[in-house]
Amino acid sequence: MRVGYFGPRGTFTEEALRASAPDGVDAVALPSIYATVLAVQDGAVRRGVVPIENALEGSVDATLDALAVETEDVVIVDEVVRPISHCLIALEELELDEIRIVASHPQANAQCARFLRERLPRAVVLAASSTSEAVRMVAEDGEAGRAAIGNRLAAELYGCRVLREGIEDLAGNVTRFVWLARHDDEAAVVPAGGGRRFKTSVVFWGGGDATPGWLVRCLSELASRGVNLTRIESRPRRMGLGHYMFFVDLEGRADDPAVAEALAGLGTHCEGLRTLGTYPAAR
Ligand SMILES: O=C(O)C(=O)Cc1ccccc1
Repeated sequence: MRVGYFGPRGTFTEEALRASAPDGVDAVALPSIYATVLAVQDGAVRRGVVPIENALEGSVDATLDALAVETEDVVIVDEVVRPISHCLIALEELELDEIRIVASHPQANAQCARFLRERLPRAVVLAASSTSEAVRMVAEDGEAGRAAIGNRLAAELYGCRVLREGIEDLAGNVTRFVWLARHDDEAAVVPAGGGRRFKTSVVFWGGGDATPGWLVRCLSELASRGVNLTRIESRPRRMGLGHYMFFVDLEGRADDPAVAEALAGLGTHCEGLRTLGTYPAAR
């Protein structure tokens, strides 16, 4: 089975894929989150793996936007939570005060903000498309004084050295990754049972959102049926200030009677409501 992931080789997403993939997976590195979600939508790959949320930095907006706005047929079929520890990486051994430029994925730069501020105060911090792309670029341009933030796998793959380990702001840093599939791929759906807890992700927007209490009315549909909310995030609808999409994760399966009723009730208040997946909760 071909599984696309946010690449190039050596991302934290690749590590999450390898830690959670069934045997016989053909892992295909793709250049962006958008490309990964689209490859699932188009059927170029059967599954995709992307990051969705980090414990220090919050949502990965590119993933939320790609799922809610750019595609209609892609759903979350599983989730994986992985510890994330960052390394400072360069082509050669370097003193910290020799580093002029440090690059990484913005999520990684943000997770290491204190280290960058306190230990590399003179370095220019640049954004790269992913952590491993930053490491690959440091190796490719070969100039002294350049470093990247990434993992040990990327340092090894691109022939670089690890200068410092564990540079994230807080111990216990974790990222939640999701496995994606097309909604019509029945083999991807995990059936109820087996003693596993499930979660359901939805996105909703519009309707009475300009009226007092609209969001409370929406969420009351869940609360009144005892459906627990584990996360809520908003993203702009890109139609001016004051208009948002709300991403909500719930405990339970979309076909549990209480959840199904709650979602039907929620839908009566909204212009749009989409279920983004029902999947086993990470252990
Ligand atoms: O760029 C990567 O390696 C990713 O997989 C995204 C990411 C970045 C920082 C922490 C976790 C995931």
